[in-house]
Amino acid sequence: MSERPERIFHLDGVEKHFGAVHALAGVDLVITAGECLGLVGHNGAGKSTLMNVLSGTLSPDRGTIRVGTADVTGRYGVSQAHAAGLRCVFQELSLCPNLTVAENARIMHPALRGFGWRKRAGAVIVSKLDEIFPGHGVDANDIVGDLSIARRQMVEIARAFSETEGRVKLVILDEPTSSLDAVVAEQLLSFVRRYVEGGGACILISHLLGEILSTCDRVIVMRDGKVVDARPARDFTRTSLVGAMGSVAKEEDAAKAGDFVSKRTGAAPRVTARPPAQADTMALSAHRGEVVGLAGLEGHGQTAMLLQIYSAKPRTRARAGSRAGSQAGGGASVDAPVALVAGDRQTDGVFPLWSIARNIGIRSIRAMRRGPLIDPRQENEMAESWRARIKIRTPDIHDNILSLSGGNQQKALFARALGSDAEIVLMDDPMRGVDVGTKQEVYGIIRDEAAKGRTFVWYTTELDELKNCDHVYVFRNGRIVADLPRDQLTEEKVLQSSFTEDA
Ligand SMILES: Nc1ncnc2c1ncn2[C@@H]1O[C@H](COP(=O)(O)OP(=O)(O)OP(=O)(O)O)[C@@H](O)[C@H]1O
Repeated sequence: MSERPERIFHLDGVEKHFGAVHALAGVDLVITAGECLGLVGHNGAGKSTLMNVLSGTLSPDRGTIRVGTADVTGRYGVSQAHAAGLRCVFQELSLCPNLTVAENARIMHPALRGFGWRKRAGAVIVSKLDEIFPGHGVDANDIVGDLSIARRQMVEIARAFSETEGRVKLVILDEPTSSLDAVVAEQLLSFVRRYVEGGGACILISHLLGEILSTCDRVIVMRDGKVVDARPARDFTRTSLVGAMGSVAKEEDAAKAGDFVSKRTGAAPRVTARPPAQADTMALSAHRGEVVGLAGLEGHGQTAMLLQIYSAKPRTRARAGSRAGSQAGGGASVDAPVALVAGDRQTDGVFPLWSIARNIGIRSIRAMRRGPLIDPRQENEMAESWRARIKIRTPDIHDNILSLSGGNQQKALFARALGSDAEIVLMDDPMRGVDVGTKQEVYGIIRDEAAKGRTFVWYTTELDELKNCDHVYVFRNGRIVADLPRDQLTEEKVLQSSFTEDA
């Protein structure tokens, strides 16, 4: 006879308001040992708020919280959640950038004290990294701020699963693969399966529905602060899941390879660039109206390439094409204003003290100037039009940017770049945390804007997104190793060039 699974946390009728926003409108949630629970929903549906209540960061306005069978309502907070074996990996990472990996491990594991704690903390974190992400390349003495966002995410995840004193029973993973490349993401998801099969529990929040369906035992769908569907994962398909979230599944919306018409008509490219480590003659070029993709494993020079282009001074059109393509070593040149959608919104994208409207308008401040001041009417109009266009969910665009959910903050960064006068838009894995419905809208906007003549250079860790590109450059070890127009683009070719070592 099979034993009844252990019920470890139980929320009942939970409600939470933020001013006028009813973020949770009576949610029930039961978590049992030995299962991976998927949590999906549009941006702003209430997923993070629910997880903040479960982890004791937020007190609910109403509802009960049980740990095991004990009712802890009114006396539940972060330390009670921690003592009950709950750990979290949230979208906005919590590591201290100026400390080492080992020192960050110590913060979560106070048991690692006394003589030699640094060495022991290093050993704990590195052995967990080895277990989850073999070949991770992280050293216990690395300063966290020097690590790529993917490696920081790996450390954060390994830290959550590490045990020193007290058992870990439930790990909440909020968009854990959003900055990991396909290979590392797969390492994590297979570890999660092993972990729950060994009796642990996980909650996986993701907008990548494929990974929800392949990894979770049960899926809960949230919409506007409520649970609208909850079933075993095997009872959902991608289409039914998208439907339950309130969006319409638009599958192959990207133009098909067979319809491909090159925009390289002999005119000079708008962007040319070569990584500093490039030893051969390969160079990146992006033309008017083109969407150019950067691919390859995370951290192989794609973000550095975007920053190199971003810091290039616009050249005059007469000299277009005369520089980087023919140069030895690195260099970049552009012939028009450039905007960047930053990859790490926490540190490089969002101005945390400003309103949503100011965050959107900042790149267009020159156009909105009236005398020495910014014209508030123009700032409002711009923000309101983008709020409607990509559905930024907020009761008021003058609210602080941090009142937005993670995905909605990301939409504001898109609005900043797309609403500006930049003819060249650089995007550093920009769809992180953006829901499926909005992604389709943004893909459509990118295609429309490219048809009007804008140029996009787009680094993505999602192989599927490369289908939106006219041309793809694959990076390995800081160099361009493959140059694929869309009619030659396949997932196998991208993966093969990402891995094959030079002869
Ligand atoms: N601190 C806050 N102040 C004001 N409003 C907030 C705050 N935190 C969340 N909200 C609002 O509550 C609602 C739910 O947000 P939440 O972050 O839970 O959504 P989510 O489902 O996690 O979205 P995403 O997929 O974008 O991460 C949103 O409308 C959001 O703007």
